[in-house]
Amino acid sequence: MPDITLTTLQSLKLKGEKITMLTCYDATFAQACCQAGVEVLLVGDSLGMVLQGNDSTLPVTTAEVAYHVASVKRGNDGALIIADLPFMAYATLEQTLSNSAQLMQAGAHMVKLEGAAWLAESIRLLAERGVPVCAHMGLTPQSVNILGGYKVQGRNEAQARQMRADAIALEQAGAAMIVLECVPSELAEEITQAVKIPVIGIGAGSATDGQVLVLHDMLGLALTGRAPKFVKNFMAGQDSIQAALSAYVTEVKAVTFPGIEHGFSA
Ligand SMILES: Nc1nc(=O)c2c([nH]1)NC[C@@H]1CN(c3ccc(C(=O)N[C@@H](CCC(=O)O)C(=O)O)cc3)CN21
Ligand SMILES: CC(C)C(=O)C(=O)O
Ligand SMILES: [Mg+2]
Repeated sequence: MPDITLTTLQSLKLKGEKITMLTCYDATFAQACCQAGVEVLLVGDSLGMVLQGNDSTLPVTTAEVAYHVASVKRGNDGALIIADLPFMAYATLEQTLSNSAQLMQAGAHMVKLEGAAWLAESIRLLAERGVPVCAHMGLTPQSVNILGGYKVQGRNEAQARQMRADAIALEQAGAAMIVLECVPSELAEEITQAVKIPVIGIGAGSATDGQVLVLHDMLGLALTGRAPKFVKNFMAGQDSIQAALSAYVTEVKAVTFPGIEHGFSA
């Protein structure tokens, strides 16, 4: 696979071809994802839940994310690697810069941080210093204690208007990508059309420029009883993990995943 860059993803958005992204935490799965044609590997702080067994992403440290980035990098074959800045790792501008440096030097091509318009200064600072930034909006799991649970965001018009304005503000600040988590499909479509940068959705309907899922979820592995509504088990009907990963790529590219049943309405 030729190296995927932000330019590649930008041209996929322009062409209307969907972008495929999965979380990934180690070299073996990085190799398997690349073989299936997954374009973006996210070393997510969801590792705190699916690898460490915590009940939120809050205990994860930058050093832990960096360890997994280095592992993914060794198995990578051309995918763009994004690393999550964990909880409180971008609370101040100094922390933002030093923790982003740690992740980029471990092998990430881009960092992701959760928030809204307040991130503008951090994003501008990082972009000026050569660090591409993905802004994670909507349901931001690091704020679960403020949000009162993992709930759909942007369901009323005031919230929706704010989210549209925030997305445009972050694009103007220099964000190169947006992840939209658990927002009504109509709102996700509006935001996708309002910005020129790629918008990747999870629980955000099929109109975004691409999709992301947690690897363990799409392989049908669930620690807790009920998986979120937006998860599809791609192991169903497949006889190998490699086939499940390929099915995910095929369905995202064909826009047969996500279906209406995987999305939320206002
Ligand atoms: N394994 C895993 N998968 C994920 O998608 C994920 C993580 N971990 N850890 C970090 C966050 C937490 N996430 C979650 C967890 C639960 C729901 C959930 O149950 N949502 C309800 C929506 C309820 C509503 O209508 O407001 C759902 O029915 O899906 C959503 C996102 C997404 N992220
Ligand atoms: C669910 C995705 C977007 C994420 O941030 C993670 O896996 O940590
Ligand atoms: Mg995350």
